[in-house]
Amino acid sequence: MSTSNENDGAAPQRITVVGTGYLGATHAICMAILGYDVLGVDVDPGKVDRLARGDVPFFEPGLPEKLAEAQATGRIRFTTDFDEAADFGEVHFICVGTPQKPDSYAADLRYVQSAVRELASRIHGDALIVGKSTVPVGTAADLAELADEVSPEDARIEVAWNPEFLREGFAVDDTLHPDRLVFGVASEQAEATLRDVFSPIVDEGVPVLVTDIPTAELVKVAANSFLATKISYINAMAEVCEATGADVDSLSAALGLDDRIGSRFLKPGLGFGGGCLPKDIRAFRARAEELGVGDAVAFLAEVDAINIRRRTRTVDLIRELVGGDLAGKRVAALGAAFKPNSDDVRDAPALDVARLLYLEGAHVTVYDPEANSNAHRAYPDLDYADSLEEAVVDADVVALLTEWSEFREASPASLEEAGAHPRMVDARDVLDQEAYVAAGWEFRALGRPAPQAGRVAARVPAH
Ligand SMILES: NC(=O)C1=CN([C@@H]2O[C@H](COP(=O)(O)OP(=O)(O)OC[C@H]3O[C@@H](n4cnc5c(N)ncnc54)[C@H](O)[C@@H]3O)[C@@H](O)[C@H]2O)C=CC1
Ligand SMILES: O=C(O)[C@H]1O[C@H](OP(=O)(O)OP(=O)(O)OC[C@H]2O[C@@H](n3ccc(=O)[nH]c3=O)[C@H](O)[C@@H]2O)[C@H](O)[C@@H](O)[C@@H]1O
Repeated sequence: MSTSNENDGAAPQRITVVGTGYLGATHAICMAILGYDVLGVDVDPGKVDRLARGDVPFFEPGLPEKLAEAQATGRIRFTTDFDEAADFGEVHFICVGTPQKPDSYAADLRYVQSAVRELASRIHGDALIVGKSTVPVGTAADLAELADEVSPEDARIEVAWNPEFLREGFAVDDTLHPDRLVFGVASEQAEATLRDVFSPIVDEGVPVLVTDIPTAELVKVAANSFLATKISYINAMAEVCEATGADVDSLSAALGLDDRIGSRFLKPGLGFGGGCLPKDIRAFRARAEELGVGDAVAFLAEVDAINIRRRTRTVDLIRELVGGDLAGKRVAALGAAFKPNSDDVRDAPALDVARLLYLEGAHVTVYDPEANSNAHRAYPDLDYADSLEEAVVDADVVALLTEWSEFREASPASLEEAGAHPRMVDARDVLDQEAYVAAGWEFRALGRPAPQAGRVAARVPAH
């Protein structure tokens, strides 16, 4: 492995990005912003039409403005046509989904396989296919073989891997100013091409790690597994706190002030969800088992289990607050997205809690500032409100499940005024417990002791 920021040669000018979802649309738009001519390719004509009209089909702060900026330069187009895509790009980025298979923990690789097959079977001359999707180690080698099998005789295709670390909600900034770039390559030429393509970012001083391809594939799943482990670690501590009357927020603050531990990703609460961390730790386990090293990452099963237990614990707290039986009780579920500043409900803990409440007979009204329509598509049986005020009308209990600032900023008085009974479960540990208790609310939070008269309230420094 080498690490340096050297760059030589002229950058390729034309780039295709295959798959224009959260990752691909962001990557395509940012590549155009960096000055490349970009063609975004997707099999979903609805998505392609919307992007072509300048309409980002999901919620991502700042991305619509960047799309408008890119379109104004005439440097970005979108298509469903693979003939055009194969002909257009000198470098082809693969950004299609790698979801969990419906019947196992493994990653479903049919979309990356199809993308490479469609592209490679139409390529003539030299081309570099660069995977950005998150894949099990060994996938790139299989895809290189597939490209070789299906491509015309005059094609010279190389495969490289450039894993992506962006976070939803910060996608543009993370793409243009990443912590690091990882280039998994099998040749100096592929390395030089990637250095050229990313030179505007590399020139800003962003570290580049050049590795072999399996290492690059693994870096990504190892990073997401570490982040998931950190969250489940603090949530495991929350379980212990609940059994002892200790306060996990104070515990987390004290741990996080140790530089060796660090405070980021140590926020206790309802746990992780989304289109990546949950499926990535499961796919990693599945791949490690295939490789005969399942024991090495067996702890990820516990990371997953701790995470899921936060959801049932939240339901327990809500049930307890309404007197032990959820049947017929009205619950205002604040939040559906897997985290604030996203409309993504894939494996969303908030929505899962709403579903579990519904299954126990509760009347659940969900409100999320951005994710209502995605949530409705996923769970049409739940009720959806158009505003926070509408969601809490007559609610027997209010549950804060995604920590949108709108919910953090609402006062206990305003919720009561809107018609809520004064019972709150704060599943994200973000509300001012003392203010709610002072206003006469019954209040429960994950990992924090129930308020008692005379108890010294924990004072946690901001982190
Ligand atoms: N969402 C995120 O923040 C990040 C995602 N990733 C990884 O990126 C990959 C994509 O994730 P998302 O963008 O979230 O998924 P997504 O589901 O939003 O987007 C995937 C897109 O690929 C398209 N697609 C499927 N098959 C295709 C084909 N054969 N040809 C062309 N397009 C095709 C789909 O229509 C869809 O628009 C996954 O491997 C994920 O783990 C990595 C880093 C960040
Ligand atoms: O592979 C991916 O797709 C991406 O997955 C995560 O990004 P993302 O899923 O957008 O969201 P995060 O900010 O990482 O949050 C993930 C989940 O963990 C939860 N979380 C996060 C931090 C924390 O301290 N506690 C906690 O419960 C969030 O509520 C959320 O549900 C990683 O942070 C990205 O680096 C990675 O590129």
